[in-house]
Amino acid sequence: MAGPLVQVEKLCKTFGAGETAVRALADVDLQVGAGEVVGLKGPSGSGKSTLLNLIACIQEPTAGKLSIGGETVWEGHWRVPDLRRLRRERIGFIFQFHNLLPFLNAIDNVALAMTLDGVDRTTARQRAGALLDYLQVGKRASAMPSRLSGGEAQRVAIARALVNRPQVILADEPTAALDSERARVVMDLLRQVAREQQAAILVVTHDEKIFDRFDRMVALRDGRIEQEQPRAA
Ligand SMILES: Nc1ncnc2c1ncn2[C@@H]1O[C@H](COP(=O)(O)OP(=O)(O)OP(=O)(O)O)[C@@H](O)[C@H]1O
Repeated sequence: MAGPLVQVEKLCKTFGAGETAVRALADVDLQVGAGEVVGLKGPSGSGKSTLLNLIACIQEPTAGKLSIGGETVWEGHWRVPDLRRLRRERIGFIFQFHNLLPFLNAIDNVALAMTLDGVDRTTARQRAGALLDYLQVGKRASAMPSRLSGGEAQRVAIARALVNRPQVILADEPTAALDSERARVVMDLLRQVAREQQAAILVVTHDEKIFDRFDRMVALRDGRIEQEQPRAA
C-alpha cells in the first residue's frame, strides 16, 4: 500500500454550536507512516485526546478528511459501512483509563479481542500470555482487574490493544502510571511493533523522559499543530 497509514487533512472538530461552541481542533494536517512512532504533546485542552478519538473513529469530525490505510474513512460523512469492524480490525487504542472488563481476568481481557475475531481460545490465551509476560505482568494473568495495581492494569490494557496486530495504534498517555523502567519497556515494545508489523503509532504523552523514543514529536496548541520536531540525531 502506498502512502501513509494515517492521513489527516484539514481536520476540524467543534463541540456544540452557537455561542457555546468549542473549537477543539482546527485544520489539523498529520501523517503517520508504516513503521513510524510519533509523539503528540501539548497543554491540557489543546485537543490531543480529541485528535486521537477522531483518528480512532470514536468521535466524528466536523470538517476535513481522514484516511486510514489509504481508504477514506471520513469526508463530509462516514465513508465506511461498518465503523466497529474497522476499529476492531485495524485500530488498537490504549486509553488513558484502561477500562478493562471487570468480570474477566487479565489474560481473558487480552484474549477476548482475539476470540471476537475468530481465533480459537487456546491460541488466543497463548498469545495473550506471551504478551503479558513480555510486559512483565504475566504473573498476574489470572487476577481480576480490581486486584491489579494501576501500572499492572495499564500494561494489561496495552497487551489488549496490541494482540490483534492492528495497523494503527493510538495511545493516550500509555506510560503515565509506570515508573521509568516500565515506561521504557512499553516504549521499546511499541517501537518493536512498529518495526515488525509496520504499524503506524501515535502516542499522546506529557512524559519528557520518553520524548527521545519517538521518531518525531508533534505539538498541539489551541487545536492547531504548532511545530514538527524531527528527533535530534
Ligand atoms: N465532549 C466534549 N464536549 C465539549 N467540549 C469538549 C468535549 N471534549 C473535549 N472538549 C473540549 O475540547 C478541547 C480539547 O480537549 P481535549 O480533551 O482534546 O484536550 P487534551 O489536549 O487531550 O487535554 P488533556 O491533556 O487535559 O487530556 C477542550 O477545550 C475541551 O474542553
